[in-house]
Amino acid sequence: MPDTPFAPVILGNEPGSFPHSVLAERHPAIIGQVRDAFPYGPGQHRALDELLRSCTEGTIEPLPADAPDRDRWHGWGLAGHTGRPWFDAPWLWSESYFYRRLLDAVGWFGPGPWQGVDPFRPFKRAELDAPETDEELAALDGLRDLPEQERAKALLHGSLWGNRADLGFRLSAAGAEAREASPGLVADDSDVLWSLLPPDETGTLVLVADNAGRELVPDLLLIAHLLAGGRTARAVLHVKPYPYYVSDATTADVVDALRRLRTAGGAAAEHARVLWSAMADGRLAVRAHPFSCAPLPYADMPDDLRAEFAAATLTIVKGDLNYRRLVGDRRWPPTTPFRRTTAYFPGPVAALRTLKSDVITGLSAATEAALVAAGEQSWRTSGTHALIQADPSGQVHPE
Ligand SMILES: O=P(O)(O)OC[C@@]1(O)O[C@H](CO)[C@@H](O)[C@@H]1O
Repeated sequence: MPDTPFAPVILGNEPGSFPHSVLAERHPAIIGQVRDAFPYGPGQHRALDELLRSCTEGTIEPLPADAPDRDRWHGWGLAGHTGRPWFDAPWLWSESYFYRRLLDAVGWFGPGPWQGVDPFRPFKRAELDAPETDEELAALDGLRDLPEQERAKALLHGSLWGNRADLGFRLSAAGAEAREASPGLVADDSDVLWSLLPPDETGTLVLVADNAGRELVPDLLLIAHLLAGGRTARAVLHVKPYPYYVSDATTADVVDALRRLRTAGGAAAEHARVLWSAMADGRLAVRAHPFSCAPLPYADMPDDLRAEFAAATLTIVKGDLNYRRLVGDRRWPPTTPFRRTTAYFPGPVAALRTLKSDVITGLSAATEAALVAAGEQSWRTSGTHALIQADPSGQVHPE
């Protein structure tokens, strides 16, 4: 990353730290949940046992010789990490590789009858079918009579706070959903964000999605509103090419969410109609780029993705993991300007994120001091705080 003073990359090897707990506790818990959710055969159970052993007390092992994405993972640094304990690699790298190996263990990549069976689907479906989703969709009817600006703000905040609905997060943060959200945002550049989406019926919005279910639904509602109101002419929704971080959205999850909206009736169904016809005529497209599951920051994105972001009027990046990848998974001093960490990004970019890991940039000194005084360090990881940050320039910023 150009001209940034060095903030150390986050590793998972500090006992007591949040990243360490994810590797040592969350990943084994996820293996247990997936194992319980499916009637897997002996081969899959053996592979899950082996993954559990490897990720807790073993070392990073190579991909099978016939893995379809072996070369890609080599390009992403696999050879350099092979043989090292999972805890000593960059945390982002170890986590991403864990999900890749979990899919191997359950037969996702095939060949065989389990090819393409999403091990997280039951959890994602349960959330989409939950009564809370009905309530959230019914509440949409109440927005109809609001002035456009207020409706837009409500939908933006719906998409933002939808990011609390993260299934991996809930496995290790008991009661996270029930805890009160902080009323204020730790950073709020929403004026800049709206200025990048004028209602002139031009431009392309890219939304880099995070979780399926109760995050993806409000993301889709926001997109529908922006398309219908002419704040963008086109939208591109980036999802994951394979199941990842438990609840991350894939194309199948987009289909489930759209069908859920369509059958909900009321304003939700009206939004579904907008989205459905925008998909049909190409104003809304879904992309599943391989780099969306890469264990690397966006600063290392390939040229085709760079060109896509460069051509967008605005890219909105959702969620905690995407934030880590956007600014770099580093121990930034919290007052490091957001725009300094995104200077490499090829177009205007905004982040909508609830805080669920240690990385943070762009706080004022007063905000940081107040957070530390009020909540020790838990504000960073508890999901009770959120931010809207924007960098409108898409250019390298002079210091
Ligand atoms: O990206 P999301 O869904 O908002 O959050 C992902 C997350 O739950 O997973 C990572 C730890 O495994 C952290 O980045 C964060 O806690």
